Amino acid sequence: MIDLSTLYDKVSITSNTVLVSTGIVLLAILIHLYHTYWRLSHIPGPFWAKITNFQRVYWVKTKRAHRIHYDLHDKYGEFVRFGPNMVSISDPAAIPIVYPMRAGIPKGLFYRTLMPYTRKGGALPAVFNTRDEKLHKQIKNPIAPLFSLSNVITYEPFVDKVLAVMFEQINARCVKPKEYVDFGLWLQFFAFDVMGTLTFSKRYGFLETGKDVDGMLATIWTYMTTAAPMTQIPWLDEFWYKNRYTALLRKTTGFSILSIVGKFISQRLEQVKGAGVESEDEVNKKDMLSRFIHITQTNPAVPKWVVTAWTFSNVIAGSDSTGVVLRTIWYNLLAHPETLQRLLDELESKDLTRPFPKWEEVRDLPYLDACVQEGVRMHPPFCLPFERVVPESGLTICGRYFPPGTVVGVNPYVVNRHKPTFGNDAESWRPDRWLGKSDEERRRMEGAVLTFGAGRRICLGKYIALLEIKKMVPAILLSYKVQIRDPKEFKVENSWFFRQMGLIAKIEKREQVNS
Ligand code: HEM
Repeated sequence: MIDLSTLYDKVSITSNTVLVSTGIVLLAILIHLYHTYWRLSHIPGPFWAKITNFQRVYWVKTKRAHRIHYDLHDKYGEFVRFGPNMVSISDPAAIPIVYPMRAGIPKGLFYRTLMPYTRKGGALPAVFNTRDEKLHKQIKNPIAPLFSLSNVITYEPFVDKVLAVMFEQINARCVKPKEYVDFGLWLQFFAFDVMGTLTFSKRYGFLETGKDVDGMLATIWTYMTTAAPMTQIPWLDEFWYKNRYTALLRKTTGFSILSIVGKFISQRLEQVKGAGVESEDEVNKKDMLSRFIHITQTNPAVPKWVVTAWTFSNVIAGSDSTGVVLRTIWYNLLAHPETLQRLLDELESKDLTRPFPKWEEVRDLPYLDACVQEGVRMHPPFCLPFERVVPESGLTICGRYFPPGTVVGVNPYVVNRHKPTFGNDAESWRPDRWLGKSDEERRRMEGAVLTFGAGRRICLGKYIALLEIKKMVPAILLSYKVQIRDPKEFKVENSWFFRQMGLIAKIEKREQVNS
């Protein structure tokens, strides 16, 4: 027979145990939340951002995070708490402290979410996204000289080649009376095909076909819209996107660029198999892939897999980014015709090589440079705070102490609009703000623009991007008359990368064109 009193005792002991355990878990959560909240409680910010990262995930999901971040800094000041452990800073004086030349303030988990992942290969580290400072040094140092200002000129013939294809295609497809084309798309095609030519001597074929070949641009954008919210909450990315088991539930292919890069590298390795090592002079006339392979041949300490990492960094960090800056400059020139006319006057007053002016002729033209600086300032292609982790020693930034492990970052879109540095019209296009400045003022302004990053992890390809931009803008302007249909059609979205739509324009040949 069942002894009911013993049964009741057992049930009540079990329910008491459940109650006590639940209480302990809840208490632990409360203590954790309080500790998390309290740790950075001296930094102002929206309430929910102090206890959860989902608030900042939401901001990114709106595709307007750049504006939301700007408004938050307007409301709360130069230090704003964006997450339980994340503080955003808008004071340019913080740039050399958060992004110093020395090692010791590594990139945050934000960047791991941007690593392409395959079940077989795991997450691929590249120069851009690796957080491991030793690995970064190991894979960046051998290629750094290829990206120097003095070496940039060796890439000029590749840019000229793509300009020639672009002119051919514009003449054939775009120069039609009264017909408008998506000029913004052509600028993006140009930026991608330059990077393909420069890296592998192969164009993806965007310009030739006038189309998004194999939906590659669309794939990259889908990847960005998926990855961008994850950058704000890396544990979720680790669980869902960087996990061999959950990967089974989805079609995780890294993404198509990685497979294209892999294909081009294997083809090239096959071609050079058995051939001797070329001289430095010979290889410096060739594309970057040849130069990367040459580095691995002459430096046995460099692991072979880095050729993929270098090539991937080039393509992913260098194509869309240059496209965004080109579109920003063109949009603003077209929407402010008086600035376009001034630039044209400057170009026509010089004896420039036609149809493609040479880098040496255009690199120091003052008004062209002012327009490029202003475009670079106004719409940085990467538009979320560049996150870094405070080291064991803690860090004092502009008078505020941050404990070890705190994630800090500056959003280039916000700091590039710092009114005490750029003036009350910092939201407007005004190339003149860069002219007539003393060396010191100019240095201060340039130091406050974070578009290319800063310090140890500054963009490696900055001079290559400037080569493309400073050659492409004058070449098109001197040969074609471009007229925007309606500046109001131009729209932007932010998913870590900026996306711009609606740069619709009419293109006519200028009379003196000799191409
Ligand atoms: C206007 C065009 C470009 C912009 C605005 C830009 C911007 C940036 C930024 C902001 C970073 C560092 C981000 C951070 O701190 O997390 C970066 C890194 C990098 N960029 Fe660019 N980039 C551009 C063009 C290029 C080009 C054309 C290339 C290649 C040819 C390139 C290659 C790289 C590489 C390899 C890194 C990683 C550097 C490192 O971590 O040491 N970029 N870029």
